[in-house]
Amino acid sequence: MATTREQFLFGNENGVAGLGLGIEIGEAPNSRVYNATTEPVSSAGGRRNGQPSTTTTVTPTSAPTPPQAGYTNGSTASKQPPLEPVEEEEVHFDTDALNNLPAREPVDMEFKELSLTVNLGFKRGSKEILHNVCGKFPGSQLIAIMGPSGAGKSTLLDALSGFKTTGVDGSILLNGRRRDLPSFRRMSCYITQDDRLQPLLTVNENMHIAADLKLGNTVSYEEKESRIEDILLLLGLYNHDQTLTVRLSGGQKKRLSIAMELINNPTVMFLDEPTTGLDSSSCTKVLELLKRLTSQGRTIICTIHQPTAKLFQIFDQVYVLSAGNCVYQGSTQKLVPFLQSVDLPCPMYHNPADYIIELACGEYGFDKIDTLKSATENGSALTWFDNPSSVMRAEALMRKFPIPKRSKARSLEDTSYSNQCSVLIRRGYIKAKRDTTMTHLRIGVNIAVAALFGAMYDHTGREGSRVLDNYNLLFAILMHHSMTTMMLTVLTFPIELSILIKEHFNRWYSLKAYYTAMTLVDLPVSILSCFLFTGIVYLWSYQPMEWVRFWMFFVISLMTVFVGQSFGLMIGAWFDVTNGTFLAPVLTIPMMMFAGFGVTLRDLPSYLKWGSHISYLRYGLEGFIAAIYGLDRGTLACDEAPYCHYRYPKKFLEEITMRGDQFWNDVLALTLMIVLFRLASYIILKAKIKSIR
Ligand SMILES: Nc1ncnc2c1ncn2[C@@H]1O[C@H](COP(=O)(O)OP(=O)(O)OP(=O)(O)O)[C@@H](O)[C@H]1O
Repeated sequence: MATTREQFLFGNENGVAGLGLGIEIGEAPNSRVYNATTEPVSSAGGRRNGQPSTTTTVTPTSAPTPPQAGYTNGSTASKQPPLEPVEEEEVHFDTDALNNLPAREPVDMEFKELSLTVNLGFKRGSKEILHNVCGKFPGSQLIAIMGPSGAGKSTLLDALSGFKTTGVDGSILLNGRRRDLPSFRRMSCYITQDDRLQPLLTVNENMHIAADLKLGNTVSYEEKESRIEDILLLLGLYNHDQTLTVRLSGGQKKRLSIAMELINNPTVMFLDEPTTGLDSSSCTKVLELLKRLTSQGRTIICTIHQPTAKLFQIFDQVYVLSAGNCVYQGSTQKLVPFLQSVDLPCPMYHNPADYIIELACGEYGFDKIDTLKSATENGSALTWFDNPSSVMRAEALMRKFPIPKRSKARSLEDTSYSNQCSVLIRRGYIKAKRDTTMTHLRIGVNIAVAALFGAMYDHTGREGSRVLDNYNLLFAILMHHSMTTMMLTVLTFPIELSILIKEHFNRWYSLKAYYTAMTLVDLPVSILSCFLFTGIVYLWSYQPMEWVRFWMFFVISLMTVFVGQSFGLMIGAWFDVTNGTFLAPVLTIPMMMFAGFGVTLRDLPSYLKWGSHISYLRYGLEGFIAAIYGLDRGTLACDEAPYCHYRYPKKFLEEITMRGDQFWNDVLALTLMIVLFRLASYIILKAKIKSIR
């Protein structure tokens, strides 16, 4: 009965952490090695038939449920994603599946005198966030970076993972040698705090896309499928493989993020606050899972705000920061003795993790922070490691590990540009099929607005007395095409951007491949919705029934759609949603004024004439006029009024100072604008990704 607090928190006197999980991770007797030529020796078959794992005694010990009815291995076509939200349920982690993941050679990570300075902007100078911190993260360990809010945890994680390179000073060593960032990125991954997942894809689809992007065609379909199954079984997601990601619970999303990165089996995994937003049971499950993954040589480094005693004991090692300085580095078990040694004993019945954070916050005086910092030598003391004498120094590590081979590949991604494009296009089409805003609503709105315009401007296209009404209609169509696509892009692209930043950093694909795929994926929906709109409005408003004019009209409409979209992309890549939604319409207003709609081009003041040359709406309007009133159109009908002022289209063209023969110039100008805006968006996107890092 008389259990000491230390025993309660950290296990029995033999030093065995009392995780209370009842989990034994067995040795992999015949680990399967993944490569393109190896036929996987699956031990998962029995499990998939509901046999309990031999090495897992997770409580509750419910055997995994067999695959859902209708499941056909690897087939996605016949599976319908369930519509009900998924409740977090008891998770079965199949630890046998872990044996099928190839083990990794552990990597020892060390950093010395690491500082990180950020630029605060023009005339505001800079700010140092990390102050010459040192540390050592041995391989095969689950390491927590802890500290109060604003202590620099995420910043340290960013610097160590290579996500941030600007303003980083000091050295980062891997197995005793200076880190080669491209090589390191090939063996590591970064899982962000917010789950940046594709919400409209099922778990299975997300996994397949990740596998195709990361493994490409060099790994057979069967092997990818088998690897996905093993990972899903290991992470307790197998029974949810047909669930849309948007319907997963927080813990399941977190596990899916981890699952997708495990596909290419990284050696070092960085996770930013993996437990944030999860209930205590989900937190425990995620950390238990991470702990299990370290057993095969992986080093897992996570930031964590303030873990409960139960969560704290799951970690092997902890690194505590206070205002950019290290105040403790060592094993979780030795935190209490460490505090005792610096005369800051942890009060009775107090969680040591809470206590060190309170100390790091300065709740017991700022002098205590200095005491802790000097006791740990800002992270360079190894005294409080589990077995300090066995911790290998850089020189010993260099002797032990040969110089790592440098990859000759120029690109960081593991697969070709064409593979990345085709997989991203496939993903884009799945999303487009299910996306209510980008696809269904967009098509619906185009049909509804076209019908509304048609009803409002019935017969205006053929009637001489209603030429001005028709002119208004043409302008309204232009505004519709440019604004709907522009605002849609401004509103939706920033969400895509956050996913892009994560996936691009984790080397799933290059920016060029993403950009190409994104451009191509949207084409069918853009063309279809524009065609439906044009067909309805053109016929209903009785525009001239000549094929050539119809196609001219459609081409200008489509080009306006593309210009609006490209302009929206540029704004969306540059600004956040709030600023973007303000700027996009505001910048469109001058374009409207310069289009020659309110003020004819002739009446524009000479010093403002340049404006009409940069207004895409001017080229759109001129193109529409050429399609409807150009090509020497004959006399208009005059059935609705006794006098038709614009019975002769030439007269109208003179009035609005448009010649009606500028169609190809307008097409050229619009094409140039599409290219320019697209190029600018790409450059802004590239610069933005670089500036974040
Ligand atoms: N780009 C930046 N410009 C200015 N200050 C920054 C920048 N990035 C981080 N900081 C500051 O550096 C400090 C550390 O930030 P960081 O996000 O690493 O803290 P954290 O320990 O992860 O906090 P939290 O637990 O709240 O996420 C904070 O004070 C933050 O405001």
